[in-house]
Amino acid sequence: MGNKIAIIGGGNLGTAIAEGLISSGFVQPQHIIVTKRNVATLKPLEEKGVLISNDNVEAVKFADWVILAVKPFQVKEILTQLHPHLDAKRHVLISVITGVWVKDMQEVVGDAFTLFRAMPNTAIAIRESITCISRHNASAVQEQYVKDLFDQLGKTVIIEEKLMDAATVLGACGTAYAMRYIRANIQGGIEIGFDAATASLIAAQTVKGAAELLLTRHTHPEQEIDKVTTPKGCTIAGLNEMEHQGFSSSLIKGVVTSYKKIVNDM
Ligand SMILES: NC(=O)C1=CN([C@@H]2O[C@H](COP(=O)(O)OP(=O)(O)OC[C@H]3O[C@@H](n4cnc5c(N)ncnc54)[C@H](OP(=O)(O)O)[C@@H]3O)[C@@H](O)[C@H]2O)C=CC1
Ligand SMILES: O=C(O)[C@@H]1CCC=N1
Repeated sequence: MGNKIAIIGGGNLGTAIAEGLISSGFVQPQHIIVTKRNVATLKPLEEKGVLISNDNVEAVKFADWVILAVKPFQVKEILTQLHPHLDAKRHVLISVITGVWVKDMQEVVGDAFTLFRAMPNTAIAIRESITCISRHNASAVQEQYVKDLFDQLGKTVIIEEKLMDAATVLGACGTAYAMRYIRANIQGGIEIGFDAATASLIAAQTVKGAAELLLTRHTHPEQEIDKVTTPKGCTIAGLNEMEHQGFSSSLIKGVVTSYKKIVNDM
């Protein structure tokens, strides 16, 4: 089993995966090839030793593991182009594409291939992603390789494909939701006296610390909230006002709206 990796679609996510793989040392930069039509934006990766190309066929001839990271509407055309150059005994396909099902890919390449779907988020660039993975026709060795690959880039969880849309919302869209939460804190922080840079540092590190408490202690968020909320204190007063204004409800509605958007559009 070779270990050369092609990333077809070097956009936001494709380049983030490449950056994470390089900094983890999981694979040598010269064993990664990243493609897109306009390769100018891939220069920083090329400077790190990654191969870059605008030729997807060249990339799959080079690689054993083919990560598909293009927009959903592009995948059929690209797989049709690549199919004659793919070998089910050599190539394993890993799609990070939202809303494109294994059966959609099999319509183009047939059912002989090992296919994975993986749903990371952009924190993969700094090796702090959560990546939900589903597998199809995979051997134990192939599954372990893909899990090892994404374990280098954060945390992983193996899920059934039917949960992939939900994984997209919670894990991938979730990065944007978290950023908005932090941004709102920064805006509030400035209003109560901090300059923007200091407010940003305090807000981001506070969220990081809160997340680490849950990840290391495996507690429920409300247990940690109980430790912060002094009776008659300022925290509970603020929290209750947020809830009166629909804080949790608006987040849940946003999560469900994102989910419906994937399910209805794809
Ligand atoms: N961004 C995110 O947080 C996440 C995204 N995803 C999924 O990952 C996929 C990529 O998303 P994202 O990186 O944000 O999108 P981008 O638009 O940033 O990246 C897609 C890339 O594909 C390239 N591309 C287009 N056509 C071709 C082609 N024929 N051959 C090779 N490359 C091509 C484009 O470059 P060019 O135009 O130069 O060819 C572009 O850089 C999507 O399906 C998305 O749903 C999943 C999880 C998280
Ligand atoms: O917004 C999107 O459609 C993609 C999927 C997950 C993150 N970005």
